[in-house]
Amino acid sequence: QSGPTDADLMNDAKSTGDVLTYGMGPQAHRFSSLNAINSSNVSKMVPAFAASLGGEKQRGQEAQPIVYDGTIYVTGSYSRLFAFDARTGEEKWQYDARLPDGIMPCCDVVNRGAAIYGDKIIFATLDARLVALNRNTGKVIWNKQIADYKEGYSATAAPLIVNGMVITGNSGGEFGVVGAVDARDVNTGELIWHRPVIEGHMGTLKGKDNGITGKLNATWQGDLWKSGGGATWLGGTYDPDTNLLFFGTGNPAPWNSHLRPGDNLYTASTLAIDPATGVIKWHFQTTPHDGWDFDGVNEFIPFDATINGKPMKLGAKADRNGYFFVLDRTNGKFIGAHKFVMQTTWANGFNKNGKPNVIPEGRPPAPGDAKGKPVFASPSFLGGKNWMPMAYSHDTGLFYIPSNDWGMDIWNEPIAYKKGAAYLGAGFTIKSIADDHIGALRAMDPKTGKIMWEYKNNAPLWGGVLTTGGNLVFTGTPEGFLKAFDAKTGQELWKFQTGSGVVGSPVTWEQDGEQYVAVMSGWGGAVPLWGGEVAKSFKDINQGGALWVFKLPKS
Ligand SMILES: O=C(O)c1cc(C(=O)O)c2c(n1)C(=O)C(=O)c1cc(C(=O)O)[nH]c1-2
Repeated sequence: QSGPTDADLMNDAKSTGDVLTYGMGPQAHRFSSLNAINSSNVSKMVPAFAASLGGEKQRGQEAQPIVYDGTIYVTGSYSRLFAFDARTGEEKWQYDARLPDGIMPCCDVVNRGAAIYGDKIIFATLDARLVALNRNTGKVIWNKQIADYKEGYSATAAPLIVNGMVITGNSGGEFGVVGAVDARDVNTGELIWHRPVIEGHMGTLKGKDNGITGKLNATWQGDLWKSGGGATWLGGTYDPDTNLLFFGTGNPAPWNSHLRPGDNLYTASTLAIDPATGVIKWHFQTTPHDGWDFDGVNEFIPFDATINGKPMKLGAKADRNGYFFVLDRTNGKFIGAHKFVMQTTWANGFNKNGKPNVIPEGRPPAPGDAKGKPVFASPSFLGGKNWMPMAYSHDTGLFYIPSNDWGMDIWNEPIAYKKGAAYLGAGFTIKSIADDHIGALRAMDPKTGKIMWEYKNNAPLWGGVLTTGGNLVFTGTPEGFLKAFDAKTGQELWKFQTGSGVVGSPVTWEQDGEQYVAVMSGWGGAVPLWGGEVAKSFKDINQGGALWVFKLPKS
């Protein structure tokens, strides 16, 4: 059965009539050249339709829609997938994964989107499985286990498809799992390669051993690498230019860093992986010996720019630790790190070798036998930026970062590893640090590290960003709005109240000669669950679950 091919997926950033990949192109620039909706007319934009996900189970709707051949595919909370008619909003079919009672997602029952290929639409479920459905009927074609949910594994990210392989990460960093990247045959779901990301673990290729990750016990002591964390829970990007996959890795386990001396590779890092073999080509660790759950899964976005007169193949990552990293994407060499939040208490910049200038008092101390002494740390563990993807404009050359300014009291506690149980050894309370905002959408010049404009939002920003050839930047707010800003100045140009918090990622495409914008609405994710004092301030935001689609009125 026909449908999107590998070539179509690689061309997604240029094809304006559909949205085939998470990130709107394998490099995940989230940029569309479409300009029918632009900074001079966006104020007139109106809803075309809304479609409800229904059900009693609402919670966070973090999905990015996929749009193909007159259908919009969205995933919903609790591992659901919906196909809606892209012209009328009528539901074509719905698939509900039957989830076992014992699933252990750390941070809400979310899903960030599906992947499309040929006759299939594929998504990951909270019980750490990968399901391929027929995109016309919603019937299951294959269904494979990524990992054992009873050990604390889950899955929330959108799969990435490259060269006929569906490539996934895993979730479970709070349970002492082992982060890994897997490649499967998209037609059968059979495993091709498996790459654990914690040093000491063996990778496989076509069922055979394919080399240990890193060097056993180089940066971990004893057996701690066996439950080292580093979940690859946000999935990855792919760069056709260098033929590399880029995956971020999450926090080391447990959070209490005194229990695992060393850098703990490859946690809190960006990895470049060979898609043919699953071999790691280079790594860059953004938070060595992480003691704050700064994680490091944030998306790594390939881009090209001229630095000091030299044209370079670069990549950028706005890290949870509050720094925006620019690396040479051919070899992982450090180019620069720029602070993009109000405050970083754990480090004061990076040296020219890409190592943080660590502030020792910023690390929560060892606990002894009981609760340790708290320290105030900023950013909070939910990060200067969490999972919500930034966008890169080909017109302005700026990255638009959905960021948050907040801190936390954090302390360490004793903990021992137990399979399938939370493995933190730390406690925390998140707090505001500014009177007028937590969220801040920031326009970052990657060449200079300068913030060209910012938009401040009362609640933490928790949705993805889209930028367009119409000089626009779109993002949602927990207060319920989808908003449009002038990409050059940051001026707010339009907003629409969707009825619940917007924590999805907006997309745009062209259909029947008109430009459309779509976004999911439905408040949830980690903030209401883990946000401490901040969660209390925003406890009145209502839940929801709807796809909203917008366009200009017909003139
Ligand atoms: O370590 C992990 O495995 C893991 C997984 C996830 C997830 O899968 O959603 C999150 C986190 N960590 C995490 O630290 C975090 O702050 C977070 C926020 C969210 C969210 O969707 O709002 N998920 C996750």
